Amino acid sequence: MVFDTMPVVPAVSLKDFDVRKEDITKELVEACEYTGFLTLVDHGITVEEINAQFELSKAYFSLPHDVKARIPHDVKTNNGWEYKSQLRPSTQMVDQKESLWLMRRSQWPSDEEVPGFRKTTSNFISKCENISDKVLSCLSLALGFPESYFRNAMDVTADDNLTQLRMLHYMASENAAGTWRAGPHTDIGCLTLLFQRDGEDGLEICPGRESQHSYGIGDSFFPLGAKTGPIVVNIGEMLMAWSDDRLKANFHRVRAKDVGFSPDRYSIAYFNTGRKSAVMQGPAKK
Ligand SMILES: O=C(O)CCC(=O)C(=O)O
Ligand SMILES: [Fe+2]
Repeated sequence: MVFDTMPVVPAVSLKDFDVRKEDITKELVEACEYTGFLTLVDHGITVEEINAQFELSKAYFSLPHDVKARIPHDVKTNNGWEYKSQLRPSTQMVDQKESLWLMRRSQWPSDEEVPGFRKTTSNFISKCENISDKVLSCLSLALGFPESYFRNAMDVTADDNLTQLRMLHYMASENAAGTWRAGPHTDIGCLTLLFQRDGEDGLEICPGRESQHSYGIGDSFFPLGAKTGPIVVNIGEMLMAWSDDRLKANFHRVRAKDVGFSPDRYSIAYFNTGRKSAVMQGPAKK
């Protein structure tokens, strides 16, 4: 299925999860197979909590560069702060953004730098872990695995867990033609939960199963408007492999306006990547 017009990106409610799990599973799998993107609502993180997390992100990115550079991006662990440095194979250019990658055990901004950052963000991450666990337990069942199949592979307490939270800031721009806030890419981990804010558009998605041309070039991308509250979910390459390609990792990108002013955009992505030592093998045992 290739889409000529923007398909409906399903909104899946996690309300009454325990009693509605079967129905939720069906909705999740259909969305992951068909459009490759969905949003989650009634997921348990309130708009106030999301706004509070964005305020901390904004406070962090507002710090002087030399303070942010106290946690430099480390190419080995992929943690830390980077500024306009992510080179995209798809565009051969660096993304017009700055971001902070965090892991439970990585270096964090101190309370002197951003009061309350670690406590609130750790709590936010725990909530993301919980949501991700729910979604993955549904996808496990749908793939014919035991419900807890991914749980050990995703164990957030394990030393080799690579899961990260990434805070992103795309700087305001004027007439940005020829540049990319984030060039087209798929995510490499298992499951991505993305938070956006009202009025800070720019995300474009390439839905469908046959959208797997090189970097999505020639495929149709559609804007997915930013909204505070719903979580945008997409499948990463690892889970695509793990599901024998049944769950689809799709391209997406972030753009500013070619002509005219684009305001700052802040987004927060939780990348459930799981453990380095996990063996990925799909139900077909390929
Ligand atoms: O900022 C966004 O909306 C997208 C970020 C993203 O796709 C990524 O970091 O992988
Ligand atoms: Fe992404």
